[in-house]
Amino acid sequence: MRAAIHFEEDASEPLLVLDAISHRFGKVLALDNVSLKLQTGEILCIIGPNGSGKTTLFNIITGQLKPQKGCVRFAGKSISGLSPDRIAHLRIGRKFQTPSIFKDLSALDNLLVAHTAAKSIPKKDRPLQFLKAVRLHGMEDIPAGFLSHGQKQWLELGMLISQSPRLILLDEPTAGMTQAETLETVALIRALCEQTRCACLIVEHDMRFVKAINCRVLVLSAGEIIACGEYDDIRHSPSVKTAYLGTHA
Ligand SMILES: Nc1ncnc2c1ncn2[C@@H]1O[C@H](COP(=O)(O)OP(=O)(O)OP(=O)(O)O)[C@@H](O)[C@H]1O
Repeated sequence: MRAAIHFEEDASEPLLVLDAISHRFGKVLALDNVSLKLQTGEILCIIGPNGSGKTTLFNIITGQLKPQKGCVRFAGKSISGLSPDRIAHLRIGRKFQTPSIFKDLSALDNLLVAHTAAKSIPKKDRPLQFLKAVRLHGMEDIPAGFLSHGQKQWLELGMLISQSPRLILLDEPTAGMTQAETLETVALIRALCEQTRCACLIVEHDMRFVKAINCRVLVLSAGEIIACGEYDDIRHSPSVKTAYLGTHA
């Protein structure tokens, strides 16, 4: 992600608006008339069985795919069809499931690389503050390859957030983590979003995470939104149970 570019915005609109997005791969309708709104600082979890369209949705927001129908608006402007690079310039960041960090560089140098990529010169001690925020205080000199799996994920979160994003997309941020690390990740993401007012879309299969982060949850099935609401509401929804467990649920 690069430094922010000037972007006049319409403060009356939610930060992110997906308006009736549909996308097809041959015979497969990967997204079918999907609409959603996300406010500044809001966290939203997206869940759904395999093949339900979660990755396609992320790819459309970040410009890897151009929606065949519908429109994506960010801060009041259409971003449908912009290149991934231009969308990243608008301070939309993405973290994939496998951490992409530089294993031979120290944790601190990884953060400095993120700043360089964002063309921003960090203020003194700022990278150390980010390391502290992602639970890596005192580990600044450790080569990133020696960190635990959970710590690598946190380091990448720190690299992402240190670039001052307005929206981040996280793909299974707790995959492979212990329960303790998962719960710590919940606290960490909540704190980062509250402190920076960054909005966050999270694709996650781990229901312990989804329950603990306590945000709005959107459920996709076969490309359609079948439920959206609080965790307790969606977990009792008959259509959600059917989507996950089949018609005998
Ligand atoms: N490039 C592609 N070419 C053809 N079909 C695709 C392509 N990308 C996705 N699909 C199909 O679109 C549907 C949605 O896929 P998508 O990867 O978005 O689902 P997902 O919810 O992210 O799945 P998972 O949880 O397994 O990652 C699936 O049926 C998938 O096979």
